[in-house]
Amino acid sequence: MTIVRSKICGITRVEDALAAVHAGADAIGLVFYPKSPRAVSLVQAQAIVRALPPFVTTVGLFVNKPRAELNALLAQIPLDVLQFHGDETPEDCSGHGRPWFKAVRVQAETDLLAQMQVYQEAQAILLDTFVAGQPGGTGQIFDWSLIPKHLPKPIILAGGLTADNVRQAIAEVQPYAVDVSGGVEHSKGIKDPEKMRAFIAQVRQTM
Ligand SMILES: O=C(O)c1ccccc1NCC(=O)[C@H](O)[C@H](O)COP(=O)(O)O
Repeated sequence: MTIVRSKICGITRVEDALAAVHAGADAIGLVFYPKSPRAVSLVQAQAIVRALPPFVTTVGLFVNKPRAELNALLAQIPLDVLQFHGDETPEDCSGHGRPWFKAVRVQAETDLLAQMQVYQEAQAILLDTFVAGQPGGTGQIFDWSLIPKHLPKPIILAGGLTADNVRQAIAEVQPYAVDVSGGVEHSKGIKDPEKMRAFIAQVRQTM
């Protein structure tokens, strides 16, 4: 039996974080990208992290944040993992004293094996949908057949997942984990407890 883990990204409110955990999320994502409709302030993020019970991984999401700003933020909030969604080099992602994921936005010409070589220090690679000008949170799926089998690193599958398509996605891609944002919202940045519950129930039915 393979367990597929779930991360709910773009949490902006304590009540949504607790509902995500209640639904069975393994990790929650906090978007520290000011241009996102799901961006959190440091104060919001601190309140969310403080409210969480044990054994829930907190992932901070960044898009090309200058190193000094990132380090200043990390000194004030105990995030477990960093997720880089911009044009960060492996050097930009490293040296923060935490494991990190690199998001790769997949399109036909993406050489995923080469990307895994470039980001070989990443704990996992998050595969998301390529939409020009949008670093993430697109709500769109991509062509999962572009993902080679037996990649050398754990894959976190993202991009347009919902309770209706996540089982098929898991069957086709066999990821380590799935990541969802828009598919469990009722408006941008506001999560829907029932959609989160339904999503994670579908993930668990694939076990
Ligand atoms: O959510 C955003 O607004 C966002 C902005 C910039 C970079 C990344 C962003 N979100 C990342 C995620 O929430 C997910 O990891 C992923 O993109 C899946 O989102 P969705 O397609 O909405 O499920």
